[in-house]
Amino acid sequence: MTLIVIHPKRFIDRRGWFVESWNKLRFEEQGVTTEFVQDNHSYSTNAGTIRGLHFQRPPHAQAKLVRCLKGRIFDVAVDLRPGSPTFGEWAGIELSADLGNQLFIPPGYAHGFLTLEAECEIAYKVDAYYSPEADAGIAWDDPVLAINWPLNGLVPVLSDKDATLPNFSEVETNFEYNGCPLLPLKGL
Ligand SMILES: Cc1cn([C@H]2C[C@H](O)[C@@H](COP(=O)(O)OP(=O)(O)O[C@H]3O[C@@H](C)C(=O)[C@@H](O)[C@H]3O)O2)c(=O)[nH]c1=O
Repeated sequence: MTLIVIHPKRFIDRRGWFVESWNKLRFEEQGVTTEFVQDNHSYSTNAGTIRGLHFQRPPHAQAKLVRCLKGRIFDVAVDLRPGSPTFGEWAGIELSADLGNQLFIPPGYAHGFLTLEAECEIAYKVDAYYSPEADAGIAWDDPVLAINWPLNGLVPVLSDKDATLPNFSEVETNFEYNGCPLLPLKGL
């Protein structure tokens, strides 16, 4: 499995639009063969909010299917699978309520996002339950990862937890590499 961008079909009429935001069969056709068990929803007050970079360690590793319900975010995934030719590389994409696009992130990646507008709402499905013991993270501004966050003068707003996350070089990961490198983003 690799990163997949999905654009579910919108049915537009005079009232507005309708979309199947999740359909197991249709998403399977595009490579998302995941059994999701939990839906998450977060709201960020300010533009410039950064949540991440987060992951859960095996056996609680999570695949995520992320979309933006309100506003715009810059969504980032970092390959944390030792042995992958793209280990330590990142990919970023703008997800927005207007576009209705979704990003599928397989297990073995750290995930984070930057809100590009105030009052952003994000929804994401995960395929493993939240496990505080397995919860881990990497500093959003790690110099080795060198993620090009499009801050454009925004001042980052972080949780206390995210402000003290370790650097990439200090984090041990034991994810399996399944032969699918990170790039290119499939479905862009
Ligand atoms: C993620 C999560 C948090 N919580 C609780 C723990 C804490 O008290 C409160 C806020 O948690 P956090 O600060 O970790 O929330 P947040 O920083 O929004 O964490 C999320 O960030 C994005 C980038 C991800 O990829 C997610 O998987 C998740 O890690 O919610 C749950 O009860 N269940 C969950 O699944």
